[in-house]
Amino acid sequence: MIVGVPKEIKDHESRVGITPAGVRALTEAGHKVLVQTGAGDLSAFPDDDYQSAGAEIVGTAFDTWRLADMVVKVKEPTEKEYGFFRDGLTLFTYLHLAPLPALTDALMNKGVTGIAYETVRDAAGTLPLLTPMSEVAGRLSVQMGAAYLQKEHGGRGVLLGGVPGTLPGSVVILGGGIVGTNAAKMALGLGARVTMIDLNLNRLREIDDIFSGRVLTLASNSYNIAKAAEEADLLVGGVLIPGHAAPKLVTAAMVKNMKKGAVIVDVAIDQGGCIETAHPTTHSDPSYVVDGVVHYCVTNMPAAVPNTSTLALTNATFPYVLRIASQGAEQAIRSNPGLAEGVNTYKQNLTYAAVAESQSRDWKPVAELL
Ligand SMILES: NC(=O)C1=CN([C@@H]2O[C@H](COP(=O)(O)OP(=O)(O)OC[C@H]3O[C@@H](n4cnc5c(N)ncnc54)[C@H](O)[C@@H]3O)[C@@H](O)[C@H]2O)C=CC1
Ligand SMILES: CC(=O)C(=O)O
Repeated sequence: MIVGVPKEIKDHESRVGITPAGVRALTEAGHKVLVQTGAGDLSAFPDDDYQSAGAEIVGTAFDTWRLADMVVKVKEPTEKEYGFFRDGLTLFTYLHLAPLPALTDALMNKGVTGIAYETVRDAAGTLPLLTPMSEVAGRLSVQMGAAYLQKEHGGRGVLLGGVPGTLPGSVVILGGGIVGTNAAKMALGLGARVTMIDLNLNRLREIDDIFSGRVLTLASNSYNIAKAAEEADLLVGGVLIPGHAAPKLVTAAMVKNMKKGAVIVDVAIDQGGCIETAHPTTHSDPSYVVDGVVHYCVTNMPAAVPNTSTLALTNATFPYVLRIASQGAEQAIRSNPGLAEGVNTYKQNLTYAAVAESQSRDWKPVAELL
């Protein structure tokens, strides 16, 4: 198979879909890998390393996409990339289609097999290709939140750990999954007071055990969320209903009641965001203020630390890349139900129920189309 690795073009997206180690494994297995020049530069993987590992370096995105049977990326394609879609192409990347109907149309109209990292499941039912970036974004959420709480960034001037004789800052985390747990680790490490809110009581029991009671847990309902938001110095949004648009748990009225200079980091913004006042921002222009509350809603947070993020992401994605390259997309999908869960578009059909529900469209399971 010919595998293409384009340079990412989303704002400040500095990760890359395959590392030189992946290129070596693919070429040893008899595949050809085309890497767009400079694709790995910002993750500290120069063209020379790809070339030594057996890749062919190509000059343009057009040639990388045109010649490839499968394109392996990191972020959902931007409009500039829609023109590269063609019938039969396999695209393996984050897609986050629920809030992106135009991308959904473009993939369907061109008959692209769109396999979304964020909906692939493993045998345990977890989301193995979302987990590593949620670990990174969860940890970064507190790092970013702490910085935005500083006065010069518009925050209320609270040090999350406090000092003796002052109260530490209050961090409220919505969603006790991977983002939430990693945010809690960082916030506790800084000495903050941490409250976690989740709908899943068993998850809250686990959180209570994991953190030996140092994280306060609350059942998710609008009363508890409103009270916790009022108290928060930093509010982290990390809820997910896989494939769906995120539920708007924090309303504009709740934001209005938050402390002036408090900070919201809505990590779930890639699925549309779980805060009503949140809209997607970029690393170039990451924050804005609503009712005195600073909002940070960057849709590709892990791109801030591309060396760590590319390695963590590709550790998880590469075994699937090799499998798809070796078996062909259709056989790989047929033989691996967890990978089949990742297929969001196939042969001009939408094949993921949650995306279809979020966009009020029809869908068909990929198993019926293979
Ligand atoms: N902005 C960015 O750069 C990044 C964003 N993300 C996003 O972060 C979000 C969270 O991801 P993960 O932590 O991996 O998901 P996860 O599935 O591990 O955790 C989500 C948690 O939300 C909880 N939840 C669902 N509905 C809820 C409700 N109504 N109230 C309270 N809790 C609720 C679930 O029970 C679960 O514990 C996803 O949208 C993911 O795509 C992840 C990485 C990077
Ligand atoms: C998961 C995601 O949206 C990211 O890593 O950018």
